[in-house]
Amino acid sequence: MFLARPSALLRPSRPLTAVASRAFASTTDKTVPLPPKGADGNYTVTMIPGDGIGPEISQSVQKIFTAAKVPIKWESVDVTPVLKDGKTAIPDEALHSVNRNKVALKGPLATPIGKGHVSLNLTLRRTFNLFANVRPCRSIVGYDTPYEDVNTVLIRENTEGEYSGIEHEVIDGVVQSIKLITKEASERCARYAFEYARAQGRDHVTAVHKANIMKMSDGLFLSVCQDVAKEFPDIKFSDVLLDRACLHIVQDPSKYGDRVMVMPNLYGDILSDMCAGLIGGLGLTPSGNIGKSASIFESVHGTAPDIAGQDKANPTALLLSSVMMLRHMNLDAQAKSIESAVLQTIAEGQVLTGDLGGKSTCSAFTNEIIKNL
Ligand SMILES: NC(=O)C1=CN([C@@H]2O[C@H](COP(=O)(O)OP(=O)(O)OC[C@H]3O[C@@H](n4cnc5c(N)ncnc54)[C@H](O)[C@@H]3O)[C@@H](O)[C@H]2O)C=CC1
Ligand SMILES: O=C(O)CCC(=O)C(=O)O
Repeated sequence: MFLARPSALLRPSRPLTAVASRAFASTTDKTVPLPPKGADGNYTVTMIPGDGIGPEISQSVQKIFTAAKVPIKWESVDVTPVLKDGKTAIPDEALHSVNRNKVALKGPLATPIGKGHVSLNLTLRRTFNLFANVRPCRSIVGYDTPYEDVNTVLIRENTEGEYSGIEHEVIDGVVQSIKLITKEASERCARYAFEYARAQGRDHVTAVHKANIMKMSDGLFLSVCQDVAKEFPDIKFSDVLLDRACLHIVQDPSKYGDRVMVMPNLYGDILSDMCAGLIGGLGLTPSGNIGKSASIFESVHGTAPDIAGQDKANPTALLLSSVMMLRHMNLDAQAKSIESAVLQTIAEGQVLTGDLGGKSTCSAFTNEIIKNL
């Protein structure tokens, strides 16, 4: 974490409006399924509060949505794991809710490390075939880091790769984990990345891979990207090895400000945390899991067990995820209003959570955003 610098040095070097201009978009396709709209004009959207800090930051979003008069009625569902046919599963009520509403906002879900049940985060992504995970990351005015103009967009294949969960013990002391890459999943993710680039005015897509080592799996992902690139002659295409991409980004992230990066699952997970580190941490970065039948928006971060239940969490990442969700639902005016209020609050620097060098609670930060709406 970077130490906060004296406030005189924290002043924005760029006008706030430059930062708040559709920075946090997700959908390129306006035919995506939208939530049902009731006779009262409100859309019903699923809310999964999640574990750890999830309920605190979800409450912050709900409070701000009420204050901003967003026409959304939340259907809150629990995703505590249940046993179905001897396997850990997501409660049916939650699955039915996402199926019905087509759009959900989700807090983080805890996964035991090195043992225990499968990740329900991954189960949700696979169940609804949320094939592309969009992870934008932009420098936030008012929180100074050694990096100024970070503006990366990373699109992560979201259903397979190293996250396929196919693991077994071969013999005692030898285990095997299978990285599954298919042409079909790579192609839909690659196509989404090009469409996203075109829709967001980015003229370059870069595939990030390790096809020098994983010649078949990453090799297939890369060759599919190369093929899809031919359908988009207006967009430049390049590829880079993952290790080289990490080096480039920490040396000069602005080099990646004009483009969209697309990559297999695990690389996207790691690279997006690295990018979050460049702008001030995981409290700031949103994401959208996009599918053809449903989409689920969530922060990049996890349950933050070290600060859970203490009113210390920064709700910005989930709020910006909710901004992506509103744009996905074509509620652009509400998205802009909430995005501007969040960024304004951080830029003012008076009421900030601990991760941003402040002393305020999540509740106080939320109230300040409401004042700035
Ligand atoms: N999509 C999801 O639901 C994800 C779930 N997880 C799960 O979360 C659990 C905890 O994982 P960790 O590795 O500890 O990662 P984490 O992201 O929960 O926490 C890493 C560090 O970032 C800080 N942090 C995260 N979000 C913050 C916020 N909004 N405000 C202020 N500080 C924040 C935490 O306090 C901690 O110091 C694990 O069970 C993991 O599997 C992890 C990542 C994503
Ligand atoms: O499912 C988890 O617990 C972690 C998931 C994660 O880090 C991710 O893929 O975003």
